[in-house]
Amino acid sequence: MTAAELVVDGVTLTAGARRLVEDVSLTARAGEVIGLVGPNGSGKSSLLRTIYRVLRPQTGQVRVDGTDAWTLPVRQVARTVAAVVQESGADFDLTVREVVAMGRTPHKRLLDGDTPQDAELIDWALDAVDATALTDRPFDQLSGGERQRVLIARALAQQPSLLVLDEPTNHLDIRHQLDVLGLLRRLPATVLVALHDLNLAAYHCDRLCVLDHGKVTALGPPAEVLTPRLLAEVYGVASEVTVHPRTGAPQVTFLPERPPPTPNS
Ligand SMILES: Nc1ncnc2c1ncn2[C@@H]1O[C@H](COP(=O)(O)OP(=O)(O)OP(=O)(O)O)[C@@H](O)[C@H]1O
Repeated sequence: MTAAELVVDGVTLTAGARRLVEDVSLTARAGEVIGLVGPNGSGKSSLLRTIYRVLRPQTGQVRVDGTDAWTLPVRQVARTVAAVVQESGADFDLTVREVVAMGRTPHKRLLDGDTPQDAELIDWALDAVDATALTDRPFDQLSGGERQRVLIARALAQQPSLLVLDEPTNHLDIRHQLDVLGLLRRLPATVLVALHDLNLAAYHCDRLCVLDHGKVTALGPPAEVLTPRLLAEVYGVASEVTVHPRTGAPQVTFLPERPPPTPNS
């Protein structure tokens, strides 16, 4: 498991006459954690889908360590890229351990059983998301947050070089949100993660990419990107941004008033 460089190069994705993602370019250096933020409908999930190969972009390329991900065999991509997504279907008639073990599939041949190393990785992944106690439970009986943690464990067991997550903290209580985001930073993988909570994103990500109407509006370190002006332009909210005295990360406080008009509004 070594981190891969991700290059999204001029990606445009359309559905019918609609542009979901428009000319997006973004490079994630090996080992970097990039937070994808933006309002509802700004194209975050759509962009992620072009990266984990669900929606093929009409133009542009997604390159992982220099190779166009859309030209690689599916199995090879699955050894390199893992995704934790919202619509994972997730009504498996399987135990939690069996779901996490699915993460090992791309690394094995058909009908190969779990090796001791697979078992060790599955145990590690379950422990990493605090799901060891759930091991033998039927997956479809879990709560939303428990399921989410198990799906993250499945992605971890895959040992990806690139990990793509769409709102992974959805359903999670605050402790598990902090644990999961802290874990992402420590993985030997490059991470692209869509998040709505700007303060969590600011603290846990090396850089933030702001999408608005399918386009990149800002890309850079959280302290450069999260300004009251940008938040007014993109989200239409008033805010104050300070540097947290303990963490050193930018901290956004949303204000009740309407934002002042911006030049484009
Ligand atoms: N298959 C599709 N056909 C037509 N429009 C689509 C399709 N998929 C998504 N869209 C539209 O594309 C836009 C971007 O959707 P997307 O799910 O990528 O946004 P998002 O930033 O992930 O939003 P959210 O924060 O609400 O999850 C939305 O306006 C959505 O309605």
